[in-house]
Amino acid sequence: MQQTSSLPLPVLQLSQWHRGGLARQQFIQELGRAARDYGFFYLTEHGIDVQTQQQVMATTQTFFRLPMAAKQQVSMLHSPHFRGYTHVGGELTNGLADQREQFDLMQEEAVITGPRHDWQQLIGPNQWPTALPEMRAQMLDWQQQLTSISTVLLEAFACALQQPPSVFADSLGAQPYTHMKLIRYPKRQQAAQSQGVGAHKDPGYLTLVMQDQASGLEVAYQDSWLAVVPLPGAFVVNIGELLELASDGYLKATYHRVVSPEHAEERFSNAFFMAARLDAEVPLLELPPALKAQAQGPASDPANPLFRQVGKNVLKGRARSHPEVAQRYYAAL
Ligand SMILES: O=C(O)CCC(=O)C(=O)O
Ligand SMILES: [Fe+2]
Repeated sequence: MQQTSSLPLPVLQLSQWHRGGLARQQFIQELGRAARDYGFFYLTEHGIDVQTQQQVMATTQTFFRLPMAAKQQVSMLHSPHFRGYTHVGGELTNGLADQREQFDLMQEEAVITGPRHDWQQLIGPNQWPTALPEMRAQMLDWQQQLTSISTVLLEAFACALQQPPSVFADSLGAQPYTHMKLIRYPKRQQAAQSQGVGAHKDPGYLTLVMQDQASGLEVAYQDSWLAVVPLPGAFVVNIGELLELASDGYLKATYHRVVSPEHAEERFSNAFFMAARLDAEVPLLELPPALKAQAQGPASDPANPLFRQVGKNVLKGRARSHPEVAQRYYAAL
């Protein structure tokens, strides 16, 4: 694929949805178009203030600047629930090591004991670094805020697909599974090591990314990679596999990647993946004829099967990205 960077992605203002009436109708239309044309867009006027965003970014940076021993104290290798720290090169995409370090967290929950499905082992507590006592409350609050925005966005997606606004509500339930990832991409050392994260689709319904000022995120568009130029204050939103499944391929989970920073010293980002209840089945929406005619079924890639059962789909993604963790706790699979 060729690199191109000239095409700006659409910018949508969530305030339009909240305003209701004609503004809401316009938002739904723009969302429908952005989702179909790119599967990626910027979201502004989303209700989270710049100060909160900056604080979360600052904590992200502080975390990665901790001594390696403090980060290894919360290594994901200690967690059957795929939570915690992964060092540079410790994660694979398309079988290749990603040049990024990261910290993963989900809902704070109690472990399920007794007989259980494999994917129920995803449920459990997070790990928190003792060196940063304020991190837990801050990140869990951020998680709540992004869950709310994502829930609203899913209502808007439902409208764009000409469904009742609450069509996803049952699959979300009171506490949908969400996954947050704090990420640091170190500067590229050599051309051969430019895979910050390799080309992939995200496994949830949708993803919200807050990026800093260093570029690197790219989205597959026609036959090119389109640079997602940083837009201060905005979230980058993209469609995941569950929306592709629900819409029978009318919406596509968009391939994207991050190339390691070439000029900046490093790049930080914060990704939030909105899934559904782990025990839910993704609904198959009854699209109106005009949309249905353009739905060609979800992609069938033998290397990446999509599962309607949410827990199964999430576990597949986690195991592929973190084989060492999977080997340790899910060897039977
Ligand atoms: O760092 C980013 O901007 C995006 C990361 C990403 O695509 C992912 O972790 O799934
Ligand atoms: Fe992604």
